[in-house]
Amino acid sequence: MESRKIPTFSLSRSGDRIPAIGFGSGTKQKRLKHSDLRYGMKHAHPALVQTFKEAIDAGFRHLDTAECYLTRIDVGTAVEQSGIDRSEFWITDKWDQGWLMDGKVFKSRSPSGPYESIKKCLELMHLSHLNLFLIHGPYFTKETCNVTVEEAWKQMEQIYEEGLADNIGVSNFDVPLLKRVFKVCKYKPQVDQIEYHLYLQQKEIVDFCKKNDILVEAFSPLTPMFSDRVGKNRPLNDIIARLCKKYNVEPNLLLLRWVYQSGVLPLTTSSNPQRMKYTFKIFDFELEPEDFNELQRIGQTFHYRGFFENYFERKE
Ligand SMILES: NC(=O)C1=CN([C@@H]2O[C@H](COP(=O)(O)OP(=O)(O)OC[C@H]3O[C@@H](n4cnc5c(N)ncnc54)[C@H](OP(=O)(O)O)[C@@H]3O)[C@@H](O)[C@H]2O)C=CC1
Ligand SMILES: O=C1Nc2ccccc2C1=O
Repeated sequence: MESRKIPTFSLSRSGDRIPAIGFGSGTKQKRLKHSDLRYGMKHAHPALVQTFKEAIDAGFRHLDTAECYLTRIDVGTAVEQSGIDRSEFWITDKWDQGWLMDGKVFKSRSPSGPYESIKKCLELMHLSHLNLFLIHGPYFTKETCNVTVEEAWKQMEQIYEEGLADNIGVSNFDVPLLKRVFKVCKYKPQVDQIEYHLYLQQKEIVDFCKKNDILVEAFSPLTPMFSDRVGKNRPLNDIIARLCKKYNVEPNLLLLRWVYQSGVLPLTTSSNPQRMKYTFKIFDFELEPEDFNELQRIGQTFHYRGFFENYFERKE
């Protein structure tokens, strides 16, 4: 079992320290869980429990799950079976508010809102509380769900006040939506989890969040290294290759380090134990300012968004 001191980010209201890298149970694991519906939401999939145990073994203590992944039970089982005290983990979960993807409607699994969702989560995961609970996305209205964004946030505040989650936040919220929450909130979101990488630097959201003490978490941080995501011959290819040689690291480490050094918390995932362990080397080197800036500047010359394009490119 790996034992290491993981750097942390601090959350403004609670002062809680959140491990500065998280292991996701979405995308890849979500696909596996959805493709093998024998297990569904209520039964753990042995291969997934194994993956999460390997991630814990590699040193991950920050685990990211969500109602729509169907992986709550798998993550919860891995945590239980690890034998490691609950207090050493940071567990994030998200309310499934429903989705419109590729022209298809996916209904919310908890249409009465986040409160219903977290109650189910805690029961499934055998937990008394979460470290962080998020509204997964703003893709709902009173017509598609039974709550508005404002009403959902009020439920989030109740969740916080009742101690069901130590911290509350959002995901995939842009600045206008954060401002909508600010108008009605007693407690501001502590976190906004968004797609963030060198080809999607989200300056407006990140600057706004930093100004308002909201920690940004990055999903899909490795995107620039995958030609099946961004296509071939992209502007950073040569620079990434050169800097990997200079720092003697693999591209995944360079990309994660850029995210971390930009003050954003990377969420990554892998099914490969060697890669899981290797991830922690992001804390063993530092990009020199000119290299960090060059990555940032050249990254800005190409745009790629993998998730929720229709929503983010919308016209109000
Ligand atoms: N809030 C939201 O709306 C969203 C949240 N998320 C969260 O963020 C997490 C991470 O997102 P994701 O897009 O998967 O993140 P990444 O960009 O980190 O991509 C992970 C993928 O990269 C592969 N990979 C990892 N290391 C390497 C390597 N060295 N070489 C080649 N391939 C590698 C992994 O495959 P392999 O198994 O082969 O290593 C895995 O499939 C999700 O699990 C989820 O928890 C994700 C999307 C949306
Ligand atoms: O990890 C994720 N993969 C997804 C696919 C569709 C909608 C949300 C997500 C995630 O959060």
